[in-house]
Amino acid sequence: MNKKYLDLLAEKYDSEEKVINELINLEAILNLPKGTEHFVSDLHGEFQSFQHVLRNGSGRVREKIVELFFSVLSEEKINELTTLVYYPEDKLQLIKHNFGNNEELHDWYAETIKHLVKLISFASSKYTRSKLRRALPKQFVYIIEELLYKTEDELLNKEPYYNIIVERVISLGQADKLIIGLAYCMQRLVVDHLHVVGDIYDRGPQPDKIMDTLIDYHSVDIQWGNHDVLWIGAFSGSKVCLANILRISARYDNLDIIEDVYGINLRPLLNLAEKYYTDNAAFRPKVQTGKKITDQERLQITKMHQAIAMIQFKLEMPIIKRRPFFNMSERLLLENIDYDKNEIKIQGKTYKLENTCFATVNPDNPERLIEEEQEVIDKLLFSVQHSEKLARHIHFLMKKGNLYLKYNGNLLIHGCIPLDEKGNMEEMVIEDTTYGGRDLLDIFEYHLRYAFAHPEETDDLSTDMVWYLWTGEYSSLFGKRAMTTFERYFIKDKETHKETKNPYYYLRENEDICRKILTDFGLDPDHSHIINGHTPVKEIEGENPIKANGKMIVIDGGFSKAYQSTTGIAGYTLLYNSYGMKLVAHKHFNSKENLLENGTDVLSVKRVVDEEVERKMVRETNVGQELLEEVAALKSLLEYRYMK
Ligand SMILES: O=P(O)(O)OC[C@H]1O[C@](O)(COP(=O)(O)O)[C@@H](O)[C@@H]1O
Ligand SMILES: [Mn+2]
Repeated sequence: MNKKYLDLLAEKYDSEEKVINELINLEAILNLPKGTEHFVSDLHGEFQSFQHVLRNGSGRVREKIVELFFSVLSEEKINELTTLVYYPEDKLQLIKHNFGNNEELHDWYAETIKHLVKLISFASSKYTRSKLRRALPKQFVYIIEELLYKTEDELLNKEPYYNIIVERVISLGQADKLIIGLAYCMQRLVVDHLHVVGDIYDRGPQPDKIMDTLIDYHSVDIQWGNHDVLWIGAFSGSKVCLANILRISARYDNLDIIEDVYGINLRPLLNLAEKYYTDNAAFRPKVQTGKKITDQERLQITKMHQAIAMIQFKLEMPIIKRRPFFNMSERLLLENIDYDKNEIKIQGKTYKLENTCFATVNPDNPERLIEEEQEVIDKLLFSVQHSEKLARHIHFLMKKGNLYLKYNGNLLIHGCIPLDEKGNMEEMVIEDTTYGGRDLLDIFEYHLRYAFAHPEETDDLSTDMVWYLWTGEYSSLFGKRAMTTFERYFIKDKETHKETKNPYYYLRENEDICRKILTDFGLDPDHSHIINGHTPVKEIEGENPIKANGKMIVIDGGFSKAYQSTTGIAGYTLLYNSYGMKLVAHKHFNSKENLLENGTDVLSVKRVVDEEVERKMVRETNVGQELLEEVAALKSLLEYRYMK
């Protein structure tokens, strides 16, 4: 091993004793059961549902409570404890109202603290003490550790001592704080690591809150979805990506995310919209049920929606022309329009156009932005690139995100691996080099990172490639032949709205194909799975999220409210602990209020995806590999420095 490296290591481990202690510690960790991984995808701005899933650990919290207390606590008490762990602040408020006097409340506090400590002890049994310490509420670490670590003998001798600690906490008015801290600690203990398999942004109202939660989360990685990449693209200088995020925000009545949350001034866009557009049925926003919106607001959004959509359609054209290898010339739709007859020719067929809004289009040069449009998009880009909050969120996406991830033997990817009909890797030539499968994804990621690193470049290959990732035929995130946004606004015939999926989406039912993909990514096909998001699983129509004899798991059950009627459920999540994998189907996310009142959680149906024959240990995981490398280095250090 490199001497310089060992010298550096010796600075940290400057005595034989320290090296030996660390070696023992690492060896011990390697032999603990692997921590629980939690997979979610396609959150689409649905913060409320997302945070509920984090709070209940996809059912893990309740499972642990039931396991520990089923024979000693009533169902009612179990429900109370469960909701207390999910929403401690709110539940405490509700419970405290139920007591008539201080003694009753005091007893309840004492009993609840003991239950929670027991629960923490139970849920942390597979972690080291130092790991648990990091999860404990800082203010109470000492107290909780005193309560946690007691042997049978100590219990006999020290019972009064423990009781006194709890009594003091209560009489000093710290019980609420301690209970809240213990509840959050419990939430954290049931999940060791979170994977977000793409699509945090768009459609739903609070993607920013999801981002803030992820930034604070103890351990997370992200596999970018097509919608996330669109936001990264906008921040990195792609005007067409920017037009898209604004169009989608207008379409779902979410412009307040742009304006109020990210502080981007929409005034210039509104002025343009007021001048050139009027009401238009095809562009009225989809407003969430229960949300109030005035007629005037609706009209304003409808106008802005048209203004930004037209800017988007125009901006697509020069990119398609300067990048022939995108193979998108059929999307030069504004050139196929007969502006006098209001008709369009698509693949030899002529269609009538409805709800048109072409006031700014010059039929002789349809891709040309009028001056005001140019000014608007330039100002918007400036604003987006100078939003401090957006910068924080996009930097986090870049830091924790990748196009795909190999983790503990599984391949995590939002969309697909583009395949041809025979199941071969689809190939794409970029700058004279042919790429397919893993290589294609790697070059996509290279371009995305380059674009992000060069936000001042707006028309270069890398920035255009980010848009390709959103909408290109061989994009691993999109996975469809073409995006028919224009047709869905302006043509009635639904035939034209179809977006043909890449063969991957039917070939992935086939085990051999999945094995081939896993092998291409350097994974052992006997022991690995592909974990996918992106396409809502239509449980309602009997679609099975577990495909290819268990090799393929699709976890997009549709957190997105807008898609729940087509899926029939409210989302899938996946849990992978030392005993195997479980897919959880969430029937629906009860409102917090409902849950607090009635005390029961929404039933989560579980399916066992895979059961480990032997319990999986840290040694066999990604983290384990890193620890083994550390062990090797420390052993070398021991020989080199101390065993002479
Ligand atoms: O339902 P909407 O908002 O019109 O969006 C439809 C568009 O969204 C997409 O499905 C992409 O979004 P998803 O990644 O959520 O599937 C496009 O293929 C399609 O054109
Ligand atoms: Mn998607």
